[in-house]
Amino acid sequence: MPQRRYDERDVRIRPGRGSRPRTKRRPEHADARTAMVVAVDRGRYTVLLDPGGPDETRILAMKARELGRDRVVPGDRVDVVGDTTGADGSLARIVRIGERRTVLRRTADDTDPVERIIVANADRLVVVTALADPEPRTRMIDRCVAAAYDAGMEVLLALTKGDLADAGELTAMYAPIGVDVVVTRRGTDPATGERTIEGLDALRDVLTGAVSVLVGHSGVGKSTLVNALVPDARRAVGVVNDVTGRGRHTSSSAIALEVHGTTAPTWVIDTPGVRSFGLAHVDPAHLLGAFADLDDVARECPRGCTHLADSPDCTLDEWVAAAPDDVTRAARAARLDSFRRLLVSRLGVEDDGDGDGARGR
Ligand SMILES: Nc1nc2c(ncn2[C@@H]2O[C@H](COP(=O)(O)OP(=O)(O)OP(=O)(O)O)[C@@H](O)[C@H]2O)c(=O)[nH]1
Ligand SMILES: [Zn+2]
Repeated sequence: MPQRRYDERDVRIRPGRGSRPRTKRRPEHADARTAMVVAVDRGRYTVLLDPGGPDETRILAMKARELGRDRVVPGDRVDVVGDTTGADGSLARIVRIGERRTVLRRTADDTDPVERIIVANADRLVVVTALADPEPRTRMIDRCVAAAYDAGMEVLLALTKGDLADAGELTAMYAPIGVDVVVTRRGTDPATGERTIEGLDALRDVLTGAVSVLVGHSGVGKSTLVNALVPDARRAVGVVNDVTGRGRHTSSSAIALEVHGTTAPTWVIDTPGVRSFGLAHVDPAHLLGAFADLDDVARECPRGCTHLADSPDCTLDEWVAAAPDDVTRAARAARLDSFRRLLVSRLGVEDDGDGDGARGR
C-alpha cells in the first residue's frame, strides 16, 4: 500500500495575498461554515454542509471575489458564508478553500493544454477496466497508478465484465505493486430473474469510509458500477441541474456521490469524460516513495540516477542480483519491473486507443 504523503505543491501559499490591505477584507469570516464541494457547473458550486451527517444540507454557492481565479473542485473542503439555508433560490459564497490532502489533474489535450486539478482530497483512485469488450489497456492503467501513487492515493483496480474473461493475468500484474483488485460481473438474481452486478459487496467494502475517484474509458461499465453503488445518482445530479437550470454538466466535470448503506461515510467521485490523469507533475522520487523497499535501496544510487533500465550502476539492479534465493530474486525483479513500468508510463504519450491491450502489451 502506498503511504499517504503530504504534497507540499498542493498547498502552496498563494503569493501576493498577504500584501493586500487587510482593512478591505472582512475579518476572517468568523461565521463561515465548512462544506464539501460535490459538483461544479459553470461558476455554480453544489456544496454539502455536514456531508454524510444527520444535518446534511445541500446548498448552492458561488466563489467569493477574493478567491480570484483559484479553482474549486469536487472533494474540496470550503468555508461558506451568506445564505447557507439551502432554500430555493438561495446562493452562498465560498470564501476559503481548505488545504488539499491530495489532488488529481486531468490529462492535457487539444481542448485544454493545461493539466488542471479536477478532484481534491480523494483517498483512492479506482481504475475501472473491463476484462473484455473493450480489451484492457495496461498503459492506461499504469498511467493512472503512477498519478495516484504520486498523489499519495491508494489504487483499486475494478475489473468489470468478469463474466466475459478471466482476471488472473491482470491481478497478477497489479497486486504485487500494492493495487487492490476487485472483480465484478454480470449475473442474474435467482429470486427475481433480473440482471444484476455481482461483486458489489466486495467493492463496497473496499470503498467504505473513504473518498474514491472512478476513472475509466468509455464502455468499460463505469456508469453501470456507479448506478449500482449509488442508485439515486441520476437524481443527485439532477438536483444540481434543476437548481442552476442550466442543462447538463460539461463532460469533463467530476461529481461526488454518496454511497449509502455503508458503516462509515463513503463517497465516489465520478469523472465523466476523463480517460486518464495528467502526469506532467509526477516526480520520479515521489513515485519511488510508493515503493518503500525500493526507496530504501535507491538511496545508494549514484547522483542523478534515473533508475530506468538503462541507467548505469543503478543499485536497484544490484539489489535484485544480490537476492539470497531465486524466489526473492523473482519477487524483487517483479517489483522493479513494475516500478520502471510506471516510471516510463509517465514519459509516454496518452493512450489514444491505438490498441495496446493487456495481452498484446
Ligand atoms: N457482460 C457484461 N457487460 C457489462 C458489465 N457491466 C457493464 N456491462 C455492459 O457494458 C456496456 C457499457 O457499460 P456502461 O456502464 O455504459 O459503460 P461506461 O464505462 O459508463 O461507458 P460510457 O457510458 O460510454 O462512459 C453496457 O452495455 C453494459 O450493459 C458486466 O459486468 N458484464
Ligand atoms: Zn537508481
